Formats: sequence, structure tokens, C-alpha cells
Amino acid sequence: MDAVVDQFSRNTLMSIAEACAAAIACARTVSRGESVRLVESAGRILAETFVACMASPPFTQSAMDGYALVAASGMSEGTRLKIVDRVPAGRSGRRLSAGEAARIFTGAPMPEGADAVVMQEHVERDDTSIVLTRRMTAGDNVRHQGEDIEPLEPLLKPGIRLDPRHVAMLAAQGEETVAVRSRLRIAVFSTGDELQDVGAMLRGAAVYDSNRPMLLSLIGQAGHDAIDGGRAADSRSEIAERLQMLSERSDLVISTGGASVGEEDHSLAALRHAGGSGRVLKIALKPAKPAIVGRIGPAAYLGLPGNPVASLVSWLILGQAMVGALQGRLHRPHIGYPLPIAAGFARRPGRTEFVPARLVSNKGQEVRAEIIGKGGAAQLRPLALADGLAEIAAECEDLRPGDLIRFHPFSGAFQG
Ligand SMILES: Nc1nc2c(c(=O)[nH]1)N[C@H]1C(S)=C(S)[C@@H](COP(=O)(O)OP(=O)(O)OC[C@H]3O[C@@H](n4cnc5c(N)ncnc54)[C@H](O)[C@@H]3O)O[C@H]1N2
Ligand code: MOO
Repeated sequence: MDAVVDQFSRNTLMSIAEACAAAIACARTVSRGESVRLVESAGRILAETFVACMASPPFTQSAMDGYALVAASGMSEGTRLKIVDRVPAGRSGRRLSAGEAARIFTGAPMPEGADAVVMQEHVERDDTSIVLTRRMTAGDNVRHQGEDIEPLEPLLKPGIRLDPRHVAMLAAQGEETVAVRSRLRIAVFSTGDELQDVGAMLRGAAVYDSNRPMLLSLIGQAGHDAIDGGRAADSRSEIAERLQMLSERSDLVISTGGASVGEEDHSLAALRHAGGSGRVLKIALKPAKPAIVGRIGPAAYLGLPGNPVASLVSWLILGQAMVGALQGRLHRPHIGYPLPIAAGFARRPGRTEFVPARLVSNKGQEVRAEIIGKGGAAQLRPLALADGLAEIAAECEDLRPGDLIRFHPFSGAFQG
């Protein structure tokens, strides 16, 4: 959807794609790199194209426990073969001729001359010979050298985030170390006179600062160096000072709060006061309508809205887009997957909405997304109970049970 009009303020709102493009435009690729041990590389960003240095499998081998044989143009059921050798994995056997078989195990190299393996379940055997109970064809139960990977094939592109699958493939190639990008340094500070740090006594109209611990955890979990930038009061000069100090040792500085339009919202003014530049985004997104993107010194800057759920959604959409750009990766928006919702949900069209939802399945029937809560930007309980976020398209009016949303799970298979 292109720009829409905010029903309350009559302001023009930009699309999520436009907001991501604006965020990405503020991020320059960080090229610092280092070499790490393969076993410590999961979660890191690959710095260079990885080209296969050897074939996988490295030699032609048996895919089953059974008997290697020479099937040539085909061998019929009932054929008797003499057992002349035994080839366990890790050893090599002798050459086979027609009429001969070698006892062989999964992963053992195929003897020269052999071209098929019959599974042990498909033979009748005595002490010295086997009789086939199945017809055999050349190639049966054989893994050929290089059938998975050929030498010199480009296997991994720079910019990908390595995970245990890549670690396995690189290990199979014999790589002991990997060239990766240095971890991004991402600083987070919060703004707001009403905020109090956990551990301190809560007095008067104060609330605990929950965004900064959440964001530092998200950043740490994503494998970056999370820098705790503390808290700044609602004062232009204090925020400006904090921005300047953190920008000198970070690739990205994030603030939460003060991103909106009230006179107590100082983040943009502070950014400019500190010598940076930026702009307020008003996005057709709920929660997380306001955000600020910009630059200060060598660092990119992202000002997240203060409402806790808004701050999370803004990080997931704009923050991750910026991180991808800092890492030199192509932007791939989260696509989620379509699921029917379990119950109706009342809403006003206009902004794409993200609401906490959990997965439910009715006695092994279809999986549905059950929206939890009413979509408040400040409510942490539904968020904590959810399995992910349900994305409701901007143009949707009230949803009925069974209507489709897109579901974005909080955790993937490799995040535990
Ligand atoms: N007149 C308008 N008012 C507001 C608009 C608007 O368009 N026009 N937008 C609303 C939306 S949407 C959001 S989101 C918020 C964004 O506000 P700010 O980024 O300026 O955030 P604050 O005003 O500082 O705080 C909002 C809310 O969040 C609490 N908060 C802030 N920081 C934290 C933290 N670190 N941990 C926990 N809670 C935090 C804060 O106490 C407020 O309750 O503006 C709306 N207003
Ligand atoms: O968009 Mo605000 O982010 O609704 O809470």
C-alpha cells in the first residue's frame, strides 16, 4: 500500500517499505573483519565467498550396509555371488569382478569395479555367498564422488549469517577457521524523566525502564556487541551529549522514547544539536508509527518509539533492516507465513498491525493463530505469552475467525 492518511492526525503515513528504505539509507556497510574458529562461527556474518576446495563425498561410497557387486547392465533376482572381501567404513577393499561380492558398510569406499550395493535385507546369505532377492541396477545405493559438492563450486555468499548447517558443510570441507565480519557495536540508551532502573525504588509517577533491557537482550541474542548506554533525561542537551559519546564507539546508536511529536519528545532536536542529521518517519504501522532515522559521526542512528511493544516492532522492522545494511546484506523483509486466525479481531483499516499471537491446533487439526490481547502498544503480558506476531494487512477491516493473517514466529529452529 502506498502512503495512507492517519485517521487521527490526518498526517500522511509512509509505507513500511518506504520506511525501511529510509532506514537503510542511513546505514553504511561496516567492513571490519576477523578470522574465527569454525566451531565459534555460528551466528557470525561470512566475509568472503566460500568456494569448495574439495568434492563431497570425497570418494564414491556405499549408502547402505550390504554387499557391493558389479551389476553392470543389470543383475536379476536369484543371482548367486561369492563373498570375497569385507570393507568397513574408513578402509579400502580390493577390486571386484563379475560374480563376486564384498561385505560393505555405510560410508565405506566402493571397491574398484563395483557399481552397486545390495542392502543386507535384500539377500539370502550363507558362509561364503549371497543370493539376491531383488533385481539390481548399476548405481543402486551408491553415493558418487562430488554428487553433493564439486570442487571450485561457489557455496556460500558473503553477508550470510552462518548457522549450524553452514558449520557442518564447512567442516566437511575441512575448514578450521572462517573469515567473518567483526561483530557490530550497537549502543542502546533510553530517554524519559519517568524511567527508573530496575533495582531502584519506584516513586511517584515513575515506571521501570523495560525497553533497554529488552533491546540489549535482542541485540546480544542476535550476536552483536550490545553497549548499554544508560538513561538520559528528557532534555535536549543531555540526549545530545549521550548521542555524541555513544556514536564515537558504535556502528549504530539506538534510543527509545521521545520519537513522537510532543514538546517533551527531544530526540530529533538532540540529534541535530549533536551535529547529526535525521528525519522523523510516520509509518502506516501499528504499533510503531513514529521512528527517527539518521546519522551521527561515524554511526547510524535509530530512534525507537517509547511504548514497549512499539519499540520491539520498530526494532524488528527498521532495526533489523539497518543491521542488514551495516552488514552489507540485501534487505529481505520478514515474510512470515499465512495462517487462519482462531477468533475475530476488531480493528480499523489504515495501518499494518502486528499483534501478539500464539499457535493453537484443534486436536491435531489445522493450526491457527490465536491473537492475545487487544493490540495495545504498551502491554507486555500478551507479548510474553505469545509464540510470535500476527501481521494484519493495512487494508483489512474487522477480522472473522478463519481469516488469514501472516504469522511471524519469535524463534526459529536454530535459536533454541
Ligand atoms: N499527539 C500524538 N501523540 C502520540 C502520537 C501521535 O502521533 N500524536 N503517537 C503515539 C504513538 S503511536 C507512540 S508509539 C508514542 C511514541 O512516543 P515516544 O517515542 O515519544 O515515547 P514516549 O512519549 O517517551 O513514551 C511513550 C510511552 O512509553 C513509555 N516508555 C518510554 N520509554 C520506555 C522504556 N524505556 N521502558 C518502558 N516504557 C517506556 C513511556 O512511559 C510512555 O508511556 O507516542 C504516542 N503519542
Ligand atoms: O504506534 Mo504507537 O507505536 O501505536 O504505539
